[in-house]
Amino acid sequence: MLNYRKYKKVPVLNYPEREWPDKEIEQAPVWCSVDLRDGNQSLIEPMNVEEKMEMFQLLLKLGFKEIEIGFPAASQIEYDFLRELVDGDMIPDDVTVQVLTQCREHLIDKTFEAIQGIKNVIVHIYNSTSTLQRDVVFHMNREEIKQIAVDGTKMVKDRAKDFPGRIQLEYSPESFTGTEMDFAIDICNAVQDVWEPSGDNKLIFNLPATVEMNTPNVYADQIEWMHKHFKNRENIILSVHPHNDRGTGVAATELALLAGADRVEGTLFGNGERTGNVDILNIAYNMFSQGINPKLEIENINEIIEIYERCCKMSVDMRHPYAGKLVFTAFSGSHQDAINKGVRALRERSDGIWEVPYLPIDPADVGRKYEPVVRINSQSGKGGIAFVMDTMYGYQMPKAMHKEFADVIQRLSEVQGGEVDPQQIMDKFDEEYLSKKEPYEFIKVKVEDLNEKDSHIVLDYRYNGKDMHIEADGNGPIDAVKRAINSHMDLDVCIRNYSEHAMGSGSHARAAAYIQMRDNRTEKETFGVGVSSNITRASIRSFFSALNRLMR
Ligand SMILES: CC(=O)SCCNC(=O)CCNC(=O)[C@H](O)C(C)(C)COP(=O)(O)OP(=O)(O)OC[C@H]1O[C@@H](n2cnc3c(N)ncnc32)[C@H](O)[C@@H]1OP(=O)(O)O
Ligand SMILES: CC(C)C(=O)C(=O)O
Ligand SMILES: [Mg+2]
Repeated sequence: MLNYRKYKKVPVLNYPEREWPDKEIEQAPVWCSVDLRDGNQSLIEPMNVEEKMEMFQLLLKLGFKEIEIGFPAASQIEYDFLRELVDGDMIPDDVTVQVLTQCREHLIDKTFEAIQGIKNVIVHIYNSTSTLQRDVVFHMNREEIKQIAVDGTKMVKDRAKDFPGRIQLEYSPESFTGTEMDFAIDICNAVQDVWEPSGDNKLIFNLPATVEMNTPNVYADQIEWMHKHFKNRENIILSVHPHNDRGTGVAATELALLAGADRVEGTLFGNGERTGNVDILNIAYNMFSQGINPKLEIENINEIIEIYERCCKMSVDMRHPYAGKLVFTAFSGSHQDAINKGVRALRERSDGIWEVPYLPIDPADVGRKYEPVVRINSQSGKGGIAFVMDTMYGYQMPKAMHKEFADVIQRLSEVQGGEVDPQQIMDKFDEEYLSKKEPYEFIKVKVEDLNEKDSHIVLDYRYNGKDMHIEADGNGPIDAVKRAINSHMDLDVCIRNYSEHAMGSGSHARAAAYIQMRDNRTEKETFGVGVSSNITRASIRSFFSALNRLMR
């Protein structure tokens, strides 16, 4: 048995005044990508300068206006990358790069050396503030820990005086989620006293869930409490930096936005330390799916995945929200049936609003238009198979026929095991309905209209390879063919249902016809399908298709 007694509950904030549960997300926050810093520092093989450059270009393309590009005082690669950005004039005027450093003088000096020449920069300092880290890492009391933050702020302020560009300060009480709220506000206020932010140069307080320690509502309480207790809130940008240790980073961030956060730091696909930083794309697509402009250019998920996987040498899971290979795919029968009906209803409604069961967004909106939303295996049903035949091959089978053909595919999937791909489904359709020529094979027909409703036909066909020729009258061409065959071959078949539709348009347009036929002697029933550029030929082919299936 797991030794759960080894762990204790993390104390929660007593905060009954909370207002966030009644709020709704109404707009996108300021996004800050930390892919090139937090994301990078956690990779097995951190990015080289070229990879960082490619990732930086991607982040620009996605519309990030704040990008933490690294920890330039930490290593030569980090330093060189920043210098390449600056010397190559690669930072657009509307983009602010951010650099991280500990509150240590030689690191701050090195950071300032690295940022020379940048027009707009966020210098991000941090120190750990939690009870645990104060005790076991720093062996310091609250005042000593606060002094690290105050000294770091002073050092940045001092160097900022002579800096030609614009410097914004970001301060993170690292391990915030394990910090007592009164201490967190005390240390932030002390930093604010030194920095003296204004409405024109706001101070970013970044409150990280360095380690996610509790349910998302607890983080939201902490964020709202800070939001309400900051002095000069108007001069503060409240940023959050959630990690995902409990797997609820996205939820925690969304609740933090309700609780007053203005800004979110995170990464693409949630890369980052341990279980990762919060996945910015996930939150942005969540907003998009609620009709909120996420203020990121994220319509091509495939390109984002491709660059991310190459630069980070990580892979996006098949079930990853919005991005995974399988997230817009239904295998199971009832889901497929609902999607099939939902897509049809959507087409008929055409009011521009997406509402399809099991598909929270239109896959085409994120560049996933070539992937099948329905895939067939032994869990699938008739609705899914009808959907594949309609959307991929243009056959709108009559509803009564769905079960008959689904049974054929179900047998196939059981025999072969695993997935039946769309081409196999089409091949089976062809084999079962379109290309059956035994024992009856339709050759040609000549139709003459006798009056408004009666037709005379001259029919050529083969029976077991033998040429046959017959003439008959009937109530339309199909009825005439039925009468001809019944009398010629001593049969008693009747037509129960008939339908047809056009396939394609213009000079390549064809007609598909479906006949439901009954053998009155055996009481067997089946469907037949015929396709031709000529509607009469299509219907007579469907007659012969059904006849062959009845006679087998
Ligand atoms: C939650 C986060 O993601 S924080 C960001 C973490 N990212 C990284 O650490 C990546 C880059 N870091 C590095 O390359 C290295 O840590 C460096 C170059 C910055 C510093 O390296 P070093 O000085 O060799 O080692 P290290 O980071 O272990 O420093 C530990 C010392 O710094 C102190 N320290 C740690 N963090 C801070 C801080 N934020 N402010 C001030 N002092 C700090 C520690 O108390 C310790 O002091 P001690 O030597 O008196 O015990
Ligand atoms: C540097 C800080 C913000 C950090 O990455 C964290 O606390 O997770
Ligand atoms: Mg982090």
